[in-house]
Amino acid sequence: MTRKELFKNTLRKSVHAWKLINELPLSDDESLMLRHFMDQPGFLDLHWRMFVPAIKGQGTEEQKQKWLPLANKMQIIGCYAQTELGHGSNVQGLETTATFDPQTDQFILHSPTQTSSKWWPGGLGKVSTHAVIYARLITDGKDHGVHGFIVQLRNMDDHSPLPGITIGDIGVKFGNGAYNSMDNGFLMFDKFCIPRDQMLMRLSKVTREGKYVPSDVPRQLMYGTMVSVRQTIVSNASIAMARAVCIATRYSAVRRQFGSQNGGIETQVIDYKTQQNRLFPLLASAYAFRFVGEWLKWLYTDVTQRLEASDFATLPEAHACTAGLKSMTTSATSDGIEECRKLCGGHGYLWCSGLPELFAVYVPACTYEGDNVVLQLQVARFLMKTVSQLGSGKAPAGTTAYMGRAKHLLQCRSSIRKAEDWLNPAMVLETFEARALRMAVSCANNLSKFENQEQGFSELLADLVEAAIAHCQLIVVSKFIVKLEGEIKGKGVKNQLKNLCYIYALHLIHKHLGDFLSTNSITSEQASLANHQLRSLYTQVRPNAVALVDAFDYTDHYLGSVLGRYDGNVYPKLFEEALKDPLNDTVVPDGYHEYIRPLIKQHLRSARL
Ligand SMILES: CCCCC/C=C\C/C=C\C/C=C\CCC(=O)SCCNC(=O)CCNC(=O)[C@H](O)C(C)(C)COP(=O)(O)OP(=O)(O)OC[C@H]1O[C@@H](n2cnc3c(N)ncnc32)[C@H](O)[C@@H]1OP(=O)(O)O
Ligand SMILES: Cc1cc2nc3c(=O)[nH]c(=O)nc-3n(C[C@H](O)[C@H](O)[C@H](O)COP(=O)(O)OP(=O)(O)OC[C@H]3O[C@@H](n4cnc5c(N)ncnc54)[C@H](O)[C@@H]3O)c2cc1C
Repeated sequence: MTRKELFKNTLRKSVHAWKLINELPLSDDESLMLRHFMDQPGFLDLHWRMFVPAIKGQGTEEQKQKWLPLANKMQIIGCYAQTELGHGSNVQGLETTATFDPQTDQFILHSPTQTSSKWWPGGLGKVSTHAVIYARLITDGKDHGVHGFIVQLRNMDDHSPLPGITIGDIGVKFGNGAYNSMDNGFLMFDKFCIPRDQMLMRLSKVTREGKYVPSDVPRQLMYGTMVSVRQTIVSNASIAMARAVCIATRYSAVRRQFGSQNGGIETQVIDYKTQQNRLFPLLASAYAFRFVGEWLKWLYTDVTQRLEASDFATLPEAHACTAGLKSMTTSATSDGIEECRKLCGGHGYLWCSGLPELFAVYVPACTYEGDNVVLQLQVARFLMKTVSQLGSGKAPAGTTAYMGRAKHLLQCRSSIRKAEDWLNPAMVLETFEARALRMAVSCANNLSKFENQEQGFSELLADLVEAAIAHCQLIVVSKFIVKLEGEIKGKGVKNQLKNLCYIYALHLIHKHLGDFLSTNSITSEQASLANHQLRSLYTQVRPNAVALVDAFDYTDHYLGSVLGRYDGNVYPKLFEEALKDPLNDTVVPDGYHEYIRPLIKQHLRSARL
């Protein structure tokens, strides 16, 4: 499809989905499933996942009563317009202004520079009638920092932009279809006025007289919508990883290369240990991210309930966990999808393998909702704070509780003696805890050598990110282990999940061996025992690998991959797909008479001479 066709088709699908949600009707969970199967980014994502939650989280009761019924019936369509051309990560650096005019009781929204143009918001370019706009609040000449405002953008009769608003789509993005179904947009305000009551005023207010009244709740609650979306992105990482792994696993069982004895059949590529060493850790990651996603959902629900009761104690941890796990799982999934493409050899590069499109549509997850490095630095700040409070009498809680055992973890030596010891959950956990703590403490020690903490922090950024990743990997491993300790339905399933859990953990040790050795969390002998155990786990997973991806229950239609077909009938279908290509509509291609013929005829003439 052309961009225009793709966009229009996505509108058609979105509106049909909305019709089904209402007619059937579907529950909230079922509606999310419908989005999952629609399988295309579109304006509904931003409306439901960001616009509505931003009003719910930052609006007063009156504002919610006014705007939510309209949004819930989709009588208005909204988006989340925070990022600008000049600033995305640095939210405090946004330039759009919202200046209160006491004369008219209005805010005047203005884009003072080119870099202050809103740039990127999904659904903004062509669809949204409204947006939650983030702008610097100015009253009486004083800048109070960034706040949220509900702003109507387009005329409700003919969809034209309101006077004072310049709006459009930012252009084609990475990939062929992929994220191009979405109208990511730009927006400029030219002294555009909105009534005072359209500032989202749950967190702070501006009175009729123009007085700014901050509330006593943390200003970070303004970032709550991002926390909520980051949490869902972790579960989505599992879905995308599982999809790529399903394709690569099924195809690896179909594909044969080398190893034929006496004219017999060749070896299935899935039987090569190199293939297993690349594929099975990704299979394990798909399960691991699913379980940590379930846990994160619980954590998010818990913190939301606490916030409602004005208990803000767990907010920093919820922020660190959502930011860190969003970052870690999306980076691993993007890399994993690309690895799955390579695992499928040349055919993985064909569009009909389903992998190029999956990669193109998935990879912006490393950037949206917070650049992955920027987010790990938030985790690092949280860790440094926690380390600095060790010994103060305040026991670390939640995911940093292990730091409370700092004395032991800083000096303990791993008691792994034989390969099977690597199947002991306590030993594995302690190894990850020791590595994470030692890396965090080492960063804290290095930081303390700087007179200026901020300067030290910027000097040590790379180490800090690695310490943050180590902490996040510990969380994923520990939540997988907790899952195994709980009730798991299905005969034999627990053993399979155990294998995957240890593959996940031991492969991380292998991949980050430098961390584990340099922190003395394990010795090189213990590392080679881990590798030995890993190979044995691969052998155990091998007979069940296809069943473990079939368990994701993806239909062929959803997978959209000739290589990942359930029936394994790959080769005839590759031909079928190739013959569908418009280039094969004619035997002699368009352009032959224009370019090829004159070229070769000229060559023949000169050859005769
Ligand atoms: C199958 C279906 C698939 C569907 C897809 C699923 C979902 C997708 C749906 C929608 C997504 C699509 C598009 C994405 C939309 C977007 O991208 S919206 C824009 C997102 N933008 C960002 O994420 C920007 C990233 N930047 C930030 O978050 C912050 O600016 C920052 C980097 C965190 C820094 O903020 P700043 O105010 O400067 O904070 P500072 O570093 O000074 O910290 C102050 C304290 O505040 C704490 N903190 C920061 N953020 C939060 C938070 N979110 N919650 C709680 N607390 C927070 C921070 O830790 C500091 O605490 P101290 O105790 O003072 O240290
Ligand atoms: C597909 C897509 C959809 C989007 N949808 C929306 C939307 O609906 N609404 C919305 O408001 N926004 C949206 N965005 C914008 C998105 O949230 C931002 O692009 C994102 O937060 C990253 O910000 P940035 O572009 O400013 O990156 P930058 O911050 O400019 O990053 C550039 C580089 O600088 C590095 N960097 C930046 N700061 C630091 C630092 N402090 N320390 C070390 N390194 C640093 C980063 O790691 C990165 O490598 C979307 C983006 C994409 C790609």
